[in-house]
Amino acid sequence: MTDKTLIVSAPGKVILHGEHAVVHGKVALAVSLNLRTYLQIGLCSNGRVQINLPNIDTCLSWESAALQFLLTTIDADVLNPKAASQEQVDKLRQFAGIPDGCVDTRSLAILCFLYLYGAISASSRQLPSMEILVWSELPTGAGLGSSAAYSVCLAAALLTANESIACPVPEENGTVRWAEDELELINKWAFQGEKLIHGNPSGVDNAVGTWGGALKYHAGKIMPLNRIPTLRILLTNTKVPRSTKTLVAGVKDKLNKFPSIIGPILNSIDAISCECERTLAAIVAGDSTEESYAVLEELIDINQHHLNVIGVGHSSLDRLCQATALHSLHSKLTGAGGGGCGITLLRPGTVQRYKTHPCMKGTVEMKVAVVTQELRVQSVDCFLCSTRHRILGRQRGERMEKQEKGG
Ligand SMILES: Nc1ncnc2c1ncn2[C@@H]1O[C@H](COP(=O)(O)OP(=O)(O)O)[C@@H](O)[C@H]1O
Ligand SMILES: C[C@@](O)(CCOP(=O)(O)O)CC(=O)O
Ligand SMILES: [Mg+2]
Repeated sequence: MTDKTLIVSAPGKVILHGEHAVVHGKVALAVSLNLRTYLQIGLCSNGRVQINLPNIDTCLSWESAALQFLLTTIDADVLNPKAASQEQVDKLRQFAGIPDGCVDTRSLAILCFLYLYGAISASSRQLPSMEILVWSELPTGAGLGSSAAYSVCLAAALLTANESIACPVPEENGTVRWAEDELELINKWAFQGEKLIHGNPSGVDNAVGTWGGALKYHAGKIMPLNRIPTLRILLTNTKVPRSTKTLVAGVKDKLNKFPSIIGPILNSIDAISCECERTLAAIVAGDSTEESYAVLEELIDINQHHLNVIGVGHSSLDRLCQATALHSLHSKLTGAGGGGCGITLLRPGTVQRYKTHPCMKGTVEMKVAVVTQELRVQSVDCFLCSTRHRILGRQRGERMEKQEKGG
């Protein structure tokens, strides 16, 4: 891509069920969001490498010569992505001046970039001079997969820059997408990036970031979810900061400490994901929608309790659950928890359902408006999403995409 500027983008995600359990080999169901991360990459000839990350107030620039150590430190094969070894991470940390155990936003973003840049360049034994700009519509560290969207964009841009993946197929709407085997390579490198940010990711987030749409993820297997109705979801960002890496490590510690107590809870979360998948398919098949929605709501409640038990709840999320329960709405955390975002399922509009709430009689929209207003008093952000129009991918614009500019 000499003399060209390339813009790539990848979507965030919402996990319906299975967060944390998926790290331990259980099933998760996830859908892509129409909030995206964008990356612009330009190759240059000034002998420098610059990365500008305005969302996290970070802009760093190095002489390419100063980065030569990457080629001696990382001997990766671009077609066979592998994880950074502890020794490599230590060298990257030392170079970037990141103390051991530091999991702040900038440190993780820079480690991820340095490893992907070094590893993807290692096969060609050349460190290209480039300027990278990454910006995102996703809140950082809020459970919507911003780390995966960042890793997917970096992997796609760096692989394209060193011509490890070929020119993608143009589509009618002006965007272009990579071939399936190239998406697989992007996904594998993005997974290595996620490892640096999450420590021990399941791979579900980078899979959604790469392919978009709704999917079932189980032990590394990615299965598209075709039988899923249009779900309306209220997304609430509690704005309480947290780190996925710390929360994932906390669950692992609990599981190691109490295997016979935490293990069955993870099995139960697995069963919830499977039951949810069956119920979604029943709604698509037109089977007793009212009953099916009642099942979906109960599954949300049970899972939220489980997530509290495994230690990833937060009082801000409890407040969300309580505030929405007052209106017979059901909420759970999404993503790593500990703050971040929660989801509230909204039933399709039926006036009948609100007869039990005299003050709430009326349309769903009224009820949602009231709930949203009440939640906003708690200084949270609320967004209305739908699995067809705003979460679900499979529309071309929702998938990992690329636009070439210039030359
Ligand atoms: N736009 C961005 N610019 C730079 N780094 C980002 C960006 N988005 C995400 N990241 C990286 O991802 C990390 C957040 O990941 P994580 O804790 O997994 O939360 P989530 O994936 O839920 O947003 C940040 O600390 C940062 O290192
Ligand atoms: C907790 C987990 O299941 C999801 C984390 O998502 P997020 O980083 O909070 O968006 C971890 C993982 O699957 O890698
Ligand atoms: Mg993440």
